[in-house]
Amino acid sequence: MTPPETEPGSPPRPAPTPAALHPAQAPASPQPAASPRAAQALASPQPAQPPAAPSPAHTPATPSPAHTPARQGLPARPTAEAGLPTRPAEAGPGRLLVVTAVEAEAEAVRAGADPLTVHVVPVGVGPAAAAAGTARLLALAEARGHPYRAVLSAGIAGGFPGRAEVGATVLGARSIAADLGAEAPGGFLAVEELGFGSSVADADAALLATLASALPHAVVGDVLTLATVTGTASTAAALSSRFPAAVAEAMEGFGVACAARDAGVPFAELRTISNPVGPRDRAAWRLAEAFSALTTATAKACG
Ligand SMILES: O=C(O)c1cccc(C(=O)CC[C@H]2O[C@@H](n3cnc4c(=O)[nH]cnc43)[C@H](O)[C@@H]2O)c1
Repeated sequence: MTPPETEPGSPPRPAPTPAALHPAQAPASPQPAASPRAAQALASPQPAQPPAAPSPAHTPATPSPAHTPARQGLPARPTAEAGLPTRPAEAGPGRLLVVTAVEAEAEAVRAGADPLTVHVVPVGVGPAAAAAGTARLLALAEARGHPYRAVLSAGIAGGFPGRAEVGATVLGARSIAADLGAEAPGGFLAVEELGFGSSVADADAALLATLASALPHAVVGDVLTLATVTGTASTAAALSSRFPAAVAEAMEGFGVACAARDAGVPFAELRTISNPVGPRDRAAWRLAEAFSALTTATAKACG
């Protein structure tokens, strides 16, 4: 992740074409967002290695912090521990980590992904759960000597009508914390305007290029991260106006990106559209269609 080249609401950059994005045709000088690990991010991993000595998280007799009284009253940690390597085939170095919010999304990704090269873990809904869960997984993998080669925030999302329709696949050029800032009488002030850092996480350029090449029909644009699902026409219109390059909104991407940035791991976001961004109509969400598209997209990108 790099500092934003443009303001959060800047107009769309031209969508990269698959040919322009193919790694073999990438410019000799990578964009700043590209990292050394990115070129191999979706390539075949190195041979699997035996797992390191079991950690407390693997040893029921030694409770992990997740089981201490401090967590009483909190929801159960989704499956972060279940996501740790437990057998040699799962312990190979350099796998791709795919982080979802809920198990249903993880199942859809697993149905299309190669389990030897891709590790799929649901870490909870919202940017805080996403950041905490991803940071923990990345740190544990690095401590065991098997860091992930890249991390992908994946799942379903709301699509901005006219930009990404229900059933579409979306790749995030940037993941933007759209509600990180302050309300003011004159409108929303992003953290950039408050002098508190950045609300924008660029996708790793090489990783995005590889994904776009594998998914030529995907819509490439900004994906907003919000702690609250948009549920009125007025909020949808305000977001659409503030973020003309936004194609979708979800709840985790920016959190996953922050964890990836701190770990020095390439990041990207992949979403399939289950519903339009607009007045709340939960019954109209096309979950089956979005999960099916998620399986198809993962199979093409990392199957
Ligand atoms: O029914 C609800 O209002 C609701 C509230 C929070 C989460 C959900 C989920 O189904 C969790 C899955 C996941 O879906 C993403 N998502 C899907 N559509 C949208 C949207 O229009 N705006 C924001 N996020 C969306 C999000 O990443 C959730 O974690 C349901």
